[in-house]
Amino acid sequence: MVEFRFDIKPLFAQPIIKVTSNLLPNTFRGDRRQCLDATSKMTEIIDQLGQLSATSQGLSKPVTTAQRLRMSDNQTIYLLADNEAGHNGAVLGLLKVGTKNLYLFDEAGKTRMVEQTPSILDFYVHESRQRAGLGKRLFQTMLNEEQWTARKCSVDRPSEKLLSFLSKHYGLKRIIPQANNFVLYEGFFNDGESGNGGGNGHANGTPNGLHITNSPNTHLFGATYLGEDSNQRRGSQQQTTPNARLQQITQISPSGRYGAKRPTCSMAEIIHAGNSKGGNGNGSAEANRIK
Ligand SMILES: CC(=O)SCCNC(=O)CCNC(=O)[C@H](O)C(C)(C)COP(=O)(O)OP(=O)(O)OC[C@H]1O[C@@H](n2cnc3c(N)ncnc32)[C@H](O)[C@@H]1OP(=O)(O)O
Repeated sequence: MVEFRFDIKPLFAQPIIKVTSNLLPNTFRGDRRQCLDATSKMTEIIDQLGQLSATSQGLSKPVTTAQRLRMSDNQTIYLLADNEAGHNGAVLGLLKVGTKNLYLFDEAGKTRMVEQTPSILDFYVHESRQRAGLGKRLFQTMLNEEQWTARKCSVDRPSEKLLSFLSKHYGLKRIIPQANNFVLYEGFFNDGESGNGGGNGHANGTPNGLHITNSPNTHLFGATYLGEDSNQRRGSQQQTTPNARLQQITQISPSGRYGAKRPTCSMAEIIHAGNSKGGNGNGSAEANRIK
């Protein structure tokens, strides 16, 4: 539980509040002086929870600060509190989300530019209250509010705990590996999927109502697939996958917050193919061209 020197109850008209760049709870009403006071208290709460989240994840500096939120125009922080706890109430958890324009690999290994990707950026429940369903409550409230589904979210370097959380509560297991720090789950690019926790809109025939375009460097990367049950999956659902694509599929170990394997760098392929005797039949033509 995270307690403060001030009473948090006036800030938490309900257990879960939303805060955006004005640093005021979405439920807050007050005059100018009260707003200034609330902003200063929210700054303290966000900075403290952001720091605890960073410490809990072993990060050298917080992903979430009030200053960063103030500077953003597309991020929202959800805060969960228990007004009955302690003397002044206590804040129990934080979830920061936003949208990002990202270059992403789809299941077939094609690179796509996805605008306004729903992104999970920071998530923390106090150690004393973890594994009691509070994370689910916070996350589900966020999905409902944003009208997102878990499967259509990108997750910024998820911890093992978050991977487990998403698997348990939303059945998200099969990861589409990315070249950046974001984790996507199989089904992210599927049209017409209802998913968990309230469907996303599909505008102009694109998932999430997002604008997706093929990236010009699609051909540079091979397809990869990651899933804890990927062996079974290859034997069943992927039976119709063309052999050529199957040969490109690489199984890699589950990624932690820092462990995401990067797809082979085409430049590295060129250099190494040039140095290796046998080559891999992939980069050698390029290497020969360079030589
Ligand atoms: C993009 C990012 O933010 S990555 C960073 C994510 N945050 C962290 O890793 C910080 C530390 N962890 C936490 O704050 C919390 O564990 C959260 C936010 C991930 C989940 O919140 P909780 O309130 O614990 O979730 P909730 O109770 O709803 O669900 C529990 C499930 O989450 C997962 N989980 C929670 N704690 C743990 C843990 N210590 N070890 C493994 N899995 C865990 C499990 O799947 C668990 O189910 P189980 O108890 O049946 O194994």
